[in-house]
Amino acid sequence: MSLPATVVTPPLVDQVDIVIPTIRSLDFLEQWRPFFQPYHLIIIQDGDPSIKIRVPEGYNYELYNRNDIERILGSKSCCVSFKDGACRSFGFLVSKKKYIFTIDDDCFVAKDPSGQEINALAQHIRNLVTPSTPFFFNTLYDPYREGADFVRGYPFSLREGVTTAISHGLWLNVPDYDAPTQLVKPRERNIRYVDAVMTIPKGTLFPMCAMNLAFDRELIGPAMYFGLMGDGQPIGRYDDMWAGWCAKVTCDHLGLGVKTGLPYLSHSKASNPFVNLRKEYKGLFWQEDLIPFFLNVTLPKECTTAQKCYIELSKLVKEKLVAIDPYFEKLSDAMVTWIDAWNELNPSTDGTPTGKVQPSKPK
Ligand SMILES: O=c1ccn([C@@H]2O[C@H](COP(=O)(O)OP(=O)(O)O[C@H]3O[C@@H](CO)[C@H](O)[C@H]3O)[C@@H](O)[C@H]2O)c(=O)[nH]1
Ligand SMILES: [Mn+2]
Repeated sequence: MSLPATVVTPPLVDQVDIVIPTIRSLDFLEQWRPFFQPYHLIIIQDGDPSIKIRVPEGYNYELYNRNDIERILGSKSCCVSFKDGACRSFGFLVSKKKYIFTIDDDCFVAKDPSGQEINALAQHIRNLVTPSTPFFFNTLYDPYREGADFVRGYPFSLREGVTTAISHGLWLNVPDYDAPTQLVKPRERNIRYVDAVMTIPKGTLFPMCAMNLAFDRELIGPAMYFGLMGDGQPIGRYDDMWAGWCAKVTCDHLGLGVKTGLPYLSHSKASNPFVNLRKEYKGLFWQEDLIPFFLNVTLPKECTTAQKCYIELSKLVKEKLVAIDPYFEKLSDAMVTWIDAWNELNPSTDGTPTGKVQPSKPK
């Protein structure tokens, strides 16, 4: 199927990997073809590795299943979740690109109020290549957007902004509600399109959802570990939340920005709220203690990279969170394993050899 003639030159096509965790089907890629086909995909096939999944024709991709993850990481594969969307972290590890866009396999192209199809990836790239304003809130939202600017009273000393590390997109149709909210509002759908991109202020946390998410892998990749979730773990569906809290305190410390808002996509699948409740209920309690922990984290000035911040965070997790549940000791150790795996697979600035990575043979 050829791309429509109207497709514009895909932005940063050699600097972006699209990471997709899947335990279902990749048919959703057919609808994204005009926007995604020029880009390279990294597909993380979760669940039974003997199942052959079909990747739609015409895409350039790497595909990794559980056998590949264990072959590549060896004993370090224990830090990659199994039977949870958190497995997508492995795609962040093996990518060699500057930017990552990650999307769930039940997310489709949305339309803006004018009826125009939204190129979510292009909007994320615009968000990432333009500065953020975490130190002073601009009431006209994104000042770098065409037709907007800083409002009166905005300090000129802060108008240069800071480099953006994360771009968090939103969803029309099925919103990302937790299980209790889904249970009491099973038919609620998000139909509100808010035409805005905002910087999340320094010192403020946010519930990062991985459905429609992009980030600068070189700046914040090491902090985007989705934790130990799913099979064999006491919690699930807090993978992206954990990564978001760790990444936000890291961005705040390093003076990097996090944006939320446009682009929208359309989320189609309402996962089963009863199953979700079983997976996430501990998180509903734990987060009441986790949020104050992250809000009070201070990192030493020697932490000048995401890796160093993350190792420091892993120590604080072991020191301060094990009282909540012994799980956090395991998670703290997994955070260190993750950084070891990251450093092993990614060239350090001094050119230390990189672990070679071979995906499964294309199906
Ligand atoms: O065992 C699994 C379960 C799922 N996946 C893949 O992960 C994403 C998200 O799965 P799903 O759409 O079922 O989850 P939602 O409840 O709709 O989404 C929220 O849960 C978060 C936790 O992952 C998710 O990011 C949120 O948006 C799909 O691509 C599944 O195929 C998996 O790989 N293994
Ligand atoms: Mn979903």
